[in-house]
Parts: sequence; C-alpha cells; structure tokens
Amino acid sequence: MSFDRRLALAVLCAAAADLAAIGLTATATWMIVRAAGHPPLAALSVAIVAVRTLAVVRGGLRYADRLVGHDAVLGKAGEARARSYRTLAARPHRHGGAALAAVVTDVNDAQEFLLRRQLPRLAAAVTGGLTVAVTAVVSPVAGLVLAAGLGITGLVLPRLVPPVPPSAHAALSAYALDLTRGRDDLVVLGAFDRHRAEAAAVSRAAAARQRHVTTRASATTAAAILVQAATAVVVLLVSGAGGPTAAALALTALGAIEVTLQLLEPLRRPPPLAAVEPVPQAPLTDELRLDRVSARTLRELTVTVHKGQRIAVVGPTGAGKSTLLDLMTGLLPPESGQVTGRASGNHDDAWVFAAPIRTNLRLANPRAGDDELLAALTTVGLDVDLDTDATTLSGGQRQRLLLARALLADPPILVLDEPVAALDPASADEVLLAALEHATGAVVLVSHRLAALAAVDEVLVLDQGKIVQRGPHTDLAITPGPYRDALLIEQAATFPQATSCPQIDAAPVSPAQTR
Ligand SMILES: Nc1ncnc2c1ncn2[C@@H]1O[C@H](COP(=O)(O)OP(=O)(O)OP(=O)(O)O)[C@@H](O)[C@H]1O
Repeated sequence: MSFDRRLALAVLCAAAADLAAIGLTATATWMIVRAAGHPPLAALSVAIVAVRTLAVVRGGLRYADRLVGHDAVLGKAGEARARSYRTLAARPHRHGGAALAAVVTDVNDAQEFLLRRQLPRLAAAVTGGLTVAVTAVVSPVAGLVLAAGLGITGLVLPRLVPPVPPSAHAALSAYALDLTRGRDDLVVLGAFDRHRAEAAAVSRAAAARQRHVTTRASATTAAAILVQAATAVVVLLVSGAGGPTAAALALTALGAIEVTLQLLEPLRRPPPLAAVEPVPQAPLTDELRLDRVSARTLRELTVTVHKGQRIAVVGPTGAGKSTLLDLMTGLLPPESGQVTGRASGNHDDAWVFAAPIRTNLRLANPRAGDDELLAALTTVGLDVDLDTDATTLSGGQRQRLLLARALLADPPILVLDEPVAALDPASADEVLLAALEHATGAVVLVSHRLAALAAVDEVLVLDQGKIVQRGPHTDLAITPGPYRDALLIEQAATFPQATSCPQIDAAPVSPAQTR
C-alpha cells in the first residue's frame, strides 16, 4: 500500500478512535443525567448498549490508530534514513560526523512531525467536522459555538506556539569532543578555559531558546483550556435542548476540543522526508579524463589517466592537489568542464576504524585471506599481528595500514593522497616504491617526496590551481623550474653534507624497471 493510502487509513483510525471516545463520554453523560430522573430501564437500554460497545470499540480503534500510523510513518522515515546514509556513504569525507548527526536528527524530527502534528491535525479536522455537524443537527447555535471554539484552539492558537529551535546537539557534541579528545592541545595552547566558556555559552543560549518556547507553549495551552471550558459552558446554555441532551452536547464540545490540544505541543520544523536524494556513484573505470575542469582553486585543468599509467601530482600547499584527487574520485563535482571516469583510493584524511587490523583491511577486500592481508602489510613494511587493535598504531604505522588497505582494494585507478607523509624520508621512498610496484592498475599519487617519483610515468606540477610543469621525473629533474628547485632542496635536506646532488645526474630509472 502506498504511503499516502496508509496515512489516510491512519487518519481514519485516529478520527474513529477520537469519535468513539467522545461518543462514549457524551452517551455516558446523557445516561447519567437521564437516570437521575428515574426513567424506566427500557428508556436507557440503547444508551447502555452504546456505552458498552463504544468502550470496547474505542480501545480497538486506538490500537489500530497507533499501529497503522506508526507503520506508515516509521516505514517512510526508514526509507528516508536509508537514502540519507547512502548519500553520506557516497561522499564520506565531504560530510563527517556532524552531518551524520544532523541527518539522524532531521529524520527523527520529520518522523515526530508526521506522527505528532500532521496525523493528529488531519484526524482533528475529521473529528471536529463531524462533532460540529452532529451538534448542529441537535442545536444549530451550539454547533456554531463549537465551531468557533474549535477554530480558536485548532487553528488560531497552534500558530502562536513557536517551533522548537534547531538543536544545539551537533554544536555541543563538537565542543564535547574538542574538550575531551583535544584537551591536551587546548591546555598546551592555553585555550582550554576559553573553549569551555564558549561551550557553556552555546549551552546557555540553547537552554534560553528552549525556555522561551516552553513558556509560550504553556501559556497557549492554558488559553486553550479556558476556551475549551468556556465553549462547553456556552454550548450548555445556548443549546436549548433538554438536560441530558444539553449535558451530552457540552461533553461533546469538551471532548472535541480536547483532541485539538495536542496540536499545541511545540515541535521542531523539519525538512520534508523526501528532501535527501541519493548521489549516484559512477562505476570505477580504468581510464579517466578531466577536460578543462575548474573546481575550487583549479582552473581549466585537462588531465588524462590511461590504463595502468602512474602519475604523480606535486606542488606547494594549497595548489589544488587534493582537489584534483577529489574530482577524480567523484567526491567533488566540477564547477565547469567534464570528468569522464572514476578512480578510488585514499584521501588525505582516511579513517582507521576502532577494530583489529584484519577488520580494517578486509573492508577493502572482504574475500582476502590472512595470507593476502599479511602480504599487503609486508609490502608497506608493517610488521604487526592481524589481531592488533588498529587504534593502538603509531602515526606512521596507521599510514602504512591505510596504504595496505588501498592496495588490497586494488581499483582500476588508485588515488593516494600523501600516503607516506608521516614516515621518515628513507622509509617514505621505500614504501612508495613498493606500493607503486604492487598496485596492478593505474595510480595517481600526491606526494611531497620527489625522490621516489622516478618510478612514475608522468609528474604534474601544480601551482595555484594550474599545471606549471609536466613530464617524466628525469626530464623535470634537469629542467630549470619549480620541480628541479624542490628536488634540490629535498636532496640537500637528505644529504646535508654533500657538496653536489648525486641523484639528479644519476641514470634515469624508467617506470618499467621499477614495476
Ligand atoms: N572543502 C573545501 N571547501 C572549500 N575549499 C576548500 C576545501 N578544501 C580545500 N579547499 C581550498 O581549495 C584550495 C586547494 O586545496 P587542496 O586541499 O586541493 O590543496 P593541496 O594542494 O592538496 O594542499 P596541501 O598540500 O596543503 O594538502 C585551497 O585554497 C583550500 O583552501
């Protein structure tokens, strides 16, 4: 059954349950007042049967209302949640934990809004309409009075209740994380007290907003209860009907308005559940082309990655290297130009999961046996047990693990963003060369180490979003320009005592030799 039909059924069940409750109260009131006049029992028999029937039916209808309503709304929320998770999973590091928390809150809010506002609102409209109609048949004036009372409590007063302000939960969670995980850094920087004071201010502001909403909602509810009582009294006075009927009409008015009081509960106003759309992920390809692509700092870049090709991307900080990889992996859509094909691999902030090393590695290749996992670890020079908790690894060991994971995934085009930045220069070069040798597909590597780049086919030198030099390492190493300058600096740092730079003039290492 479609969502709309299930929602309509839920509205009917809720309205029927409300009407049964109102009918029960009104009939019981009529019976009690009538009984006070000591009529023959036969005069009450229909009312007695009606009270018994409504008492039983009311429970069943309320159960059906909860069952059908929750089934419809939770089903819809479940679909929205799955869509949101797919979206986040497709663009993981564009979002982070705060976005995940926001999505969870949004979907919960939307679910609450549907269950506690939309459904009751529709049910109250049906219940209100029918009770006004029945009252008007008995006494048109009483019907008008009830309609006016319902209009005030069901339409006017709910507008005076402010929505619950956006949750400060995400901001406070971020502060809590900073103050616990980042405590030592904040203390060393002398910023701990300031940070704690900011968190306290955010918390106080959130509490003040919440108090404002609660105060307004309480005042509105009090006003609605006064209107409810006044309506019942006026109905009693103006109905012109006999005692039992007038009493029944007054209780009907009380019950009908009671249904609208739930509309005064303040709720957060969420986005519609259908708002989050999944991001279609293009399949991985073994060739990739960026055609005059611009994004962030990158300006009209054209790059082609051929099957099996090894490309290195170098350049100063902020040049756009990570942006280029984000475009290649589809994490970042181009602002202009066209990207054809998709790569996969490690971004510069890849995540190590709080689980054994085996589990972390199997994420990349669930079918890999322990031998294969150990071989990948050997390639990157990580000598640890597969059962070791990955969170206990040092910074350098984590990088090696992430690289091993990327190699195990073995996509047709593998992108690696500074995969050895945390290693000492000698180990960095060694691990880079081993990784390039073991990757079976094409590799696009962002690296600050230049010595190992003799093993790639082409080096792209980026600066301020543009390619300023490109070619094989051996050519660039002897061409005056930024690449040669950076290489000289690197070699001077690696061989501080040397008067000349031995590697620049050394025989070039062809990519084929190193694979
Ligand atoms: N998520 C983002 N949103 C907007 N701009 C960004 C984002 N990430 C990076 N940038 C900007 O894009 C530019 C290029 O950043 P990018 O990370 O691609 O440089 P990079 O060459 O990889 O630098 P580094 O070597 O420091 O990692 C920078 O000016 C940066 O401020």
